[in-house]
Amino acid sequence: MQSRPLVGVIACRRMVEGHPSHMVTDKYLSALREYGLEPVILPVWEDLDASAAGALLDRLDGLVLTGSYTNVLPARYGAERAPENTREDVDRDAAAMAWMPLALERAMPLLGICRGFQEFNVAFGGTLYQAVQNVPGKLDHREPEGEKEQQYAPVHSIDIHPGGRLAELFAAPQAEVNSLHQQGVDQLGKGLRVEATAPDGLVEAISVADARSFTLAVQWHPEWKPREHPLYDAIFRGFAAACGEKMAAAA
Ligand SMILES: N[C@@H](CCC(=O)NCCCC(=O)O)C(=O)O
Repeated sequence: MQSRPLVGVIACRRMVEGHPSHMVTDKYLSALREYGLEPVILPVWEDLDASAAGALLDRLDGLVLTGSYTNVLPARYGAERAPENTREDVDRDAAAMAWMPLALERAMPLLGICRGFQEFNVAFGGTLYQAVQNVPGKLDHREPEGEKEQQYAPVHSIDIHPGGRLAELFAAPQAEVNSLHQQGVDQLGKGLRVEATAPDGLVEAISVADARSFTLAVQWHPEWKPREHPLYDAIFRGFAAACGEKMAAAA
């Protein structure tokens, strides 16, 4: 039986039925399975052991940093908390910031989505807007009221920057994406490449400029029905191919 690439998916700490839990919503996991990958939920603790984390990543063929309704702690990028910033997950922060350099050292394919995109930027020394809607000249990037189908529907275009990873995956210069975020990239982290921008200039996709493997982080949600959106489909195809190559190289 042909094994499938093992892809770690970072969890979020949430209370479930009154118990502290480690949680990933199904759409991330189902999207990975849809593209021939085997998702493994990775629990997160603030007091993680870096050497154990390295040993864990050695057994994986890729890593996904998912979205979350919580935010990266502003202190991690030297900011005061804005009044609009009401939710945090320090365990998730600690794991994401520890795992990213370890994954890059191992040339592991890395995919960041929404909060995961923001974690990329902070991990590389960048900063975040905490309430993009209050930034002069910026759009309101928060999800509309309504059912999930409406909230995850495409709402604005992105300009895909030529010559990067995203342009390599998807030939068209523009696409429509969904938008479910209040935070966004302010100062770009050092060593990151801008892969796409929104009509208001907000950075919407980044990659690690000198990465030895597939690295891509996007502010939108490509895990939402990827087969129905050619850009989302291209992202998962590219990530899955990279994870397959990683698995083959380790064989
Ligand atoms: N909290 C951050 C990031 C937004 C985000 O990741 N939303 C995800 C919604 C739930 C999901 O689809 O996983 C911000 O507000 O910018």
